[in-house]
Amino acid sequence: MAVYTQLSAETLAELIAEYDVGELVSAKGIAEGVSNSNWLIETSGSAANGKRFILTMYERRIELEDLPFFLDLLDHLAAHDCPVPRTIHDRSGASSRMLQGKAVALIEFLPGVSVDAPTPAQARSVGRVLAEMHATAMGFSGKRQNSLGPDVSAQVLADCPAQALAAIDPALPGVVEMARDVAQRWPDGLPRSIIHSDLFPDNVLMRGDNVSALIDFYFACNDAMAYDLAVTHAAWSFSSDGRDYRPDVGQALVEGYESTRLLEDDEREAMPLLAQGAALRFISSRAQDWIETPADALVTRKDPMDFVRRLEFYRREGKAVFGS
Ligand SMILES: Nc1ncnc2c1ncn2[C@@H]1O[C@H](COP(=O)(O)OP(=O)(O)O)[C@@H](O)[C@H]1O
Ligand SMILES: N[C@@H](CCOP(=O)(O)O)C(=O)O
Repeated sequence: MAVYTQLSAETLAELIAEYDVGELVSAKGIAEGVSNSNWLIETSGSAANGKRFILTMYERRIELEDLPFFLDLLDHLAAHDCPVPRTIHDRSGASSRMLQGKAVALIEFLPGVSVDAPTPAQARSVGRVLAEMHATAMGFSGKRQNSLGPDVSAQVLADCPAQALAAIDPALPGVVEMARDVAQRWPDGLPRSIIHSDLFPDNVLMRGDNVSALIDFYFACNDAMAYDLAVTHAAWSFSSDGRDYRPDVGQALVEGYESTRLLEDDEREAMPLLAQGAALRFISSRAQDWIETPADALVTRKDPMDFVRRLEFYRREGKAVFGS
């Protein structure tokens, strides 16, 4: 459950009155997600903006100065027919506001469901839409560095006390050295665009086999497109605990991507290492969250070991999986 901040009905009604969306009818806290507080907002509606919205209060891992990048990116992609929610601007034209010392934004609600066990057909659609998003994002002028690249992941893990890592799982301290090794061998010069970098099944809404929305762009940054494909591969192609690789899903995802943009030789060659880096990115943030999240927080902690199993898989099988 991720609602870190309680907002009264009066506060929400005052906030919603700042937008041209009609009056607040209902607000329900959304259980999914771990980073931000989210509410499903229903209003009496307006011709321009409709009746259903998502209100997000930015809580963790987001720098305020990055918000215009994330929100303008959504507007750029939506304006170019990518399936992403557009932002609703307040009456002064701003896409974010401050409330009780934290930034909030209202965005369009898009229909669809997140799948738990994707089919190959769904993975194919996601791959295709990811490549289309990369192409469209090339026209966006905003810039943001990846704040969770391989060096940072390696450092985050190295900064976790070894005992705290071992308390999560005795195998976890051994990953610190692997993270350093991957960071040292990280490839330069792969083709770049703006990447989503967290495209897990819970950040994609689907209707049947089709993608209805990509959401949660709050880790988006300028980086290698093949790394984004590697993150998506790690997130979609395994059972959630990472024990079982699902080759039909992994293959369909890459084929879907390549139906829009063929990987270059150096990208294909780099995929096994990029996938290890992707696994390490989530091992490190999950381990840090596991250690730092207060026991009474209304949030379900995610197990870093789910991605240690993926890391081991990519070290062992990466070349065979990606044909590199
Ligand atoms: N634009 C949207 N349309 C419909 N549902 C959304 C939208 N944005 C978020 N949600 C819902 O809210 C949940 C949490 O949103 P998300 O942005 O992923 O939060 P977090 O950053 O905390 O992970 C999603 O899993 C989805 O159910
Ligand atoms: N996808 C990440 C968690 C990122 O958190 P989110 O709530 O912003 O999606 C993981 O699975 O570790």
